[in-house]
Amino acid sequence: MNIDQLNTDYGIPGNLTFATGKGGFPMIHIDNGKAKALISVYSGQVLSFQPATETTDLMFLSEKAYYAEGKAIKGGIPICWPWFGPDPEGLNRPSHGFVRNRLWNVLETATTADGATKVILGLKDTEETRGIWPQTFELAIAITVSTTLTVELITRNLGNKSFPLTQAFHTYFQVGDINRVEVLGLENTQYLDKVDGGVEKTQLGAVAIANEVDRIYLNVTNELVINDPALNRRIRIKSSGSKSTVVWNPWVTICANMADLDDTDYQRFLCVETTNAATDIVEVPPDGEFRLEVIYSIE
Ligand SMILES: O=P(O)(O)OC[C@H]1O[C@@H](O)[C@H](O)[C@@H](O)[C@@H]1O
Repeated sequence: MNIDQLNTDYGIPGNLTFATGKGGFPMIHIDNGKAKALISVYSGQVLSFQPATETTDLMFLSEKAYYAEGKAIKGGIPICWPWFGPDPEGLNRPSHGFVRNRLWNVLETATTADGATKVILGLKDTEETRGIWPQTFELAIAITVSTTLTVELITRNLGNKSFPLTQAFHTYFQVGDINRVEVLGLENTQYLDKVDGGVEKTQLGAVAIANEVDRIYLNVTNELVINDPALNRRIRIKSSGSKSTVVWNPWVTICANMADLDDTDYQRFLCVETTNAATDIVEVPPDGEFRLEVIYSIE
């Protein structure tokens, strides 16, 4: 992708510019007075979002993240699609699908009536993607940067048969001190405990993190709040199109074994993922579309 051409076609003077970032990937820099954001065109991924009123980024982005073709970038909002977690058909295809590690296309940029900046990136099936997943599709991500951050993932089925879909906004939230963080809104909700062989359990009280946590919460209907006393902020998560939520923190050992995380990084992030996962499977009909949306605000 030619950066000058991207700026000519899609740049918004004073608000949005394209520049070559790490790994040679095209990056979108937004600074519109309401917030600053960094979006990678590779992987269709928000890497950074900070409202003008805040002193700390909403996102955690690993210092050791890979910026290389075929690898996922650790941090921000990776997109898991068209499956969440391991290959649902056991064919050894990559975990979390195949769109978080490929270059997307820039489809549109705009300033909205209320001064927000909107970016739409997209992917279509190719011979290569049909070799991995035999569906004809259009995928778009619409990212709206304002005092809040809105991300919408739109799946269109262009084929003549319905297909099942699981997916996630695999968001890495920056937190001040993992030991003091709690997630509110999941009280009395059933979850599958992946750290305990997938056993179904009931959440009692707020979610606190004191060891490895890898859970799929089911039938989630509430807005969620991450209460982070160390950073003196509350992050509100409002979603639509999702009935499940994943809460993940690798804790000491898994973190130390991940080459793209620093050994102590588990203390500085929590993934609270807006998903269609486990039994929350979406069927996308032929000629149909499905929208998964999330809005993040900081209080
Ligand atoms: O390192 P990755 O591939 O981004 O995945 C990280 C984690 O992603 C979470 O969503 C899963 O629930 C975990 O099981 C997984 O380990």
